[in-house]
Amino acid sequence: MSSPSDLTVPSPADFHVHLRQAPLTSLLVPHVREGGFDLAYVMPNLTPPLTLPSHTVAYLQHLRSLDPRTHFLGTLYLSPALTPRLIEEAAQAGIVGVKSYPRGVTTNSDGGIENYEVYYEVFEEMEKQNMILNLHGEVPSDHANNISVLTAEAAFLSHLRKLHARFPKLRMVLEHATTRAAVECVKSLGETVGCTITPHHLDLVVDDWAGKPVNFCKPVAKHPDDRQALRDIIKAGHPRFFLGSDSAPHPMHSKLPSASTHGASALQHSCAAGIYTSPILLPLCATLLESFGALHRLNGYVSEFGRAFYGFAAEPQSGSVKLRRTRCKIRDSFAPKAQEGLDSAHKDKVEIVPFWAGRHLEWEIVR
Ligand SMILES: O=C1C[C@@H](C(=O)O)NC(=O)N1
Repeated sequence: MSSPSDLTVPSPADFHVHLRQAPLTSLLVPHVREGGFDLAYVMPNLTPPLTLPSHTVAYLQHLRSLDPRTHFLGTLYLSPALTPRLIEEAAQAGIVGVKSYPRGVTTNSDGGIENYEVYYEVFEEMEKQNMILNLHGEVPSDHANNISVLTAEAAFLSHLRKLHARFPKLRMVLEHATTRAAVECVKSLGETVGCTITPHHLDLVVDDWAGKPVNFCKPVAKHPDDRQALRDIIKAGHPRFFLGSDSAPHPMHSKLPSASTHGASALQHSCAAGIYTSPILLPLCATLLESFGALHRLNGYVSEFGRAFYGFAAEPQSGSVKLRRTRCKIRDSFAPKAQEGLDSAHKDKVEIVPFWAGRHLEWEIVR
């Protein structure tokens, strides 16, 4: 097959993105469009998390004020504060889904859940309201039972099966799958179970993050055979597997201990989990899919399948994005303009290093 020099991608949609809080949000929001996307399904793990419909509504208003042209969709953070009545209120306010974070497994998940059954009434109401349950699919580490970051996703899958059996009509999404076991599990379940796959998990394996904090994210990238299963399902064009980038920026100082952090405090430093892909997202997806022979599945992966699962057809006015084959280098970092003159210690607090910093993409967006 000859390799194309141009591509047209209809209305790319990112069904899992983190846009954070001040001072980062105003830097991050324009990057959604810069990366080629006009729909962003935004995660609620802020500090404090978005546990009430009024929180999410206010956050969405803020995002829309920063970029009225991007379609932002909102989520609620599953917590004991949530009741069936609040689910009804959320649905009326246009909030699309509820995100479940098991306690302690990732960024701002201290208030996350430990037991799904206590939320069955909430899930019942979500099913009625046609809302989506977004699942961070890991269980907390439990060394007595051989559960670590490497086995946490596989150990979660029994919860997914049980939830789907109990709520077969509730649409749920297993977020950022990383294992062959997860792919097989989702395939075996019904039409109401979808699965997002991030571009970084199509690229990384364990060796790429062990000792390299910039590539550390949750769930961690797994073994080459797991990555192969992710690539194969995207290459097969399975309509329930689609893009959620989990673009999750963290300032450099929380990913990499700076030279100014000495002694015990440097040793105590734990690396923030998250990989930043928003500003390069569409060219990155094209570059990666082409690298494993799946470029013909790009439109399904970044647009059609997720939009169909969520029921957000492309709006007539939202245009397609054109890509042109050109090698271009990814920036080393991003920082708010107002901060560019800061000294390096202060800049560290707002400067974000993107995925593949300094490496090359094979595609660029035609502007
Ligand atoms: O689930 C998540 C959350 C995210 C974040 O930083 O918010 N970072 C991750 O790596 N995974």
